[in-house]
Amino acid sequence: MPQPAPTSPLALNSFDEFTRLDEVLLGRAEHYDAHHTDTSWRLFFYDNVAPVLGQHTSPSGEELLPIPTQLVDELNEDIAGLADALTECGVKVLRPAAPGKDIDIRSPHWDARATPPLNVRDQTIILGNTIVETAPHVRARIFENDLLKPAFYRYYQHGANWLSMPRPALTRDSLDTAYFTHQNQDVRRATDGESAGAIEGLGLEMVFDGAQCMRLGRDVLVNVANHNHELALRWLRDNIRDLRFHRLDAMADNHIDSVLVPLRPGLMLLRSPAYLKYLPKAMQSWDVIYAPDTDDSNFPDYSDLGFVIPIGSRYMDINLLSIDENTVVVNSLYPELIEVLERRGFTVVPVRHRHRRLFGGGFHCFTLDTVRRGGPEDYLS
Ligand SMILES: N[C@@H](Cc1ccc(O)cc1)C(=O)O
Repeated sequence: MPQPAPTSPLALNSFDEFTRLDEVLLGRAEHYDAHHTDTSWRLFFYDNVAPVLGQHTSPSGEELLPIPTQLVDELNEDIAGLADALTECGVKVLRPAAPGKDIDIRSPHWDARATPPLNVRDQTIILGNTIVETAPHVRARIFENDLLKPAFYRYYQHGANWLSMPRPALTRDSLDTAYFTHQNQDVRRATDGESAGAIEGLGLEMVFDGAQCMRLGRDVLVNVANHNHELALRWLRDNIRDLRFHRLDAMADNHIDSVLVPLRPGLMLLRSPAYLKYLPKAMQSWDVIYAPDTDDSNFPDYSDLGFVIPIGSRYMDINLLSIDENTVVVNSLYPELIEVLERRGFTVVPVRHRHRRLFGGGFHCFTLDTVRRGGPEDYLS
């Protein structure tokens, strides 16, 4: 039964990816003018950046890889377009506080250039009326959620619960490379040159990103690709007792929202049939829209700008954002997907997003849906 539109101010309520969206946090990217390519960054993005590591970053791995200003400006233009489109759809858009320029941070064990709060999906999961801050993989992201605190306090004052996974120290021995070594990949290009300190007796830590989860009412799918993630799944089960967490066994190295997006009960968007086997049995009989092939001409040509590292894959645009079960916001530069969705009866809101492979996020990554109308429904039986 559709529920009536809630009145303002809205209470945190978000159990799924597709019921009517009323309020959303949208990331921002001012001053995103470098990637700090330390070992935690190299390992996190390894699947995408391995082929070019060493060639374009120093052996110490501590280099600031500059991003041309034109690209940052164009990214911000595209995000402004997304904000407008969401507002036109009747969604209230909240933003993080503004990031500063060239913010260098340090812990007792390492230092890093802070990443702006662009992919706000990554460091938080909203589970019903609970904010769960997760445990960052990348050192440069450890304080990113500080800029979301004004919004989180607003929800807290309106009754939300607020939890945080233990903050990882991210020392030299904290991160598990098992996902890559199981595939016989040599990760030395990521880990060579590590300069972070160690803590005696501390081994692998709980390290996990919100974007490793997909929410389906009372069920949550959780991608677990190594021991860091396994510790986080246990934490989720111990601390959120009224939801069911389903382990997806190494469906990807970390995030799963450019692999799988549930569109409505019984229908999902999936990168390819090869991913079906990772899903819970009940989902394997859902109707599936497979990501259509896309053309290289839909991606910008960066050859005139010199070298820029693509940290995201060609599948980034699977990463759409649902306004409701019939309306989706999709990158206008993926016309093949728009066509398939329209044929299936969706209303598509096209929004241009050019540099998705450089900043590693699509519309699902850039947003954190804080108020949707659905509840803890059972969509899996
Ligand atoms: N291999 C991961 C790495 C990644 C994660 C987050 C990003 O924003 C970008 C890339 C992915 O492709 O999902």
